[in-house]
Amino acid sequence: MNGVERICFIGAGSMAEAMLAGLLKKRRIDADRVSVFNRHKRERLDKLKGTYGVWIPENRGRAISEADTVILAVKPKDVQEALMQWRSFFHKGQRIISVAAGVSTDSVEKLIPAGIPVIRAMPNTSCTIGLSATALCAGRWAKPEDMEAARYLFSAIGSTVIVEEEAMDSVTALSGSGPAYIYFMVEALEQAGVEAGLSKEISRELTLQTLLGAAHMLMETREEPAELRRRVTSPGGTTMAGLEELKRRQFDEAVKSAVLRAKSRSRELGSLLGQGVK
Ligand SMILES: NC(=O)C1=CN([C@@H]2O[C@H](COP(=O)(O)OP(=O)(O)OC[C@H]3O[C@@H](n4cnc5c(N)ncnc54)[C@H](OP(=O)(O)O)[C@@H]3O)[C@@H](O)[C@H]2O)C=CC1
Ligand SMILES: O=C(O)[C@@H]1CCC=N1
Repeated sequence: MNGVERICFIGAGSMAEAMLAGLLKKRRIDADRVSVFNRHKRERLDKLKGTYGVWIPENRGRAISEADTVILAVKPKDVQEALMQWRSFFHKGQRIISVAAGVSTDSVEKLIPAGIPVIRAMPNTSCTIGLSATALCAGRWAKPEDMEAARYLFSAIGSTVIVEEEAMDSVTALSGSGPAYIYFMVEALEQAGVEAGLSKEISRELTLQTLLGAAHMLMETREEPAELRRRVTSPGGTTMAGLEELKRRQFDEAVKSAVLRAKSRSRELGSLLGQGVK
């Protein structure tokens, strides 16, 4: 018994779709047991219903109260409004999983009736294909079985780790936002290949396979990235020349700054909750 029989998504954006696509693909739940709604965009709901067969409830309050697991997938700035709007339908027999960046379990708990288990989760969009890296942390009312239920769901769509809440802003900056950093790197590599004289198609194919191969090397050998890098880098060779250029332009510093800035933005998003600031 995993305790997940009915899921209600509040929010129908890219994260909700990525999660429900992954959960349905892995058959963790049947589509007719998943309800999804948003604020305004009816055509978006029709599209999700057409693609996945999920239930678009007419009575949203009922969909919330009938769910054992409510996934809050609205933007951080909309969390307060959404919780105030739907709070009367929440009850202690269910759990709320919030994926909102920067929003603490404490902030969520303060906006809903006392005693309802809250879990904060930070997946990433790779959950669409079952390859998210998700971190979970428990709010004050979340029991071990609630964490088990959350793990049951998120383990279907990638790997899971349980962390203390104070780590969640760092997690958000690293693995929540992380796919975008990698895609940016891929864009840059692809473009560089074109500027070096390759066709766009060949450049993309070589870039993607290089990324895939490097990721598998890291995962399968579990060797240090620095050691794997060393093996590519022949003394006086091409890689050394390329890496010197990346170092000269402080590539590692740029990556560090990106993660630290994203972390502080996660904190800002949490602290702006309820202040009407976007
Ligand atoms: N995108 C990502 O990679 C990741 C995102 N997250 C988090 O996931 C959350 C959602 O992000 P994302 O999917 O990108 O955002 P989107 O803007 O794509 O989706 C937000 C959804 O919330 C709905 N919504 C807003 N207010 C309400 C309300 N009061 N009641 C019901 N639905 C409401 C919107 O409806 P409508 O369109 O009708 O206004 C929309 O469907 C964010 O908090 C983000 O921090 C976490 C990890 C990764
Ligand atoms: O950019 C954002 O705020 C969200 C959270 C992590 C990934 N996307």
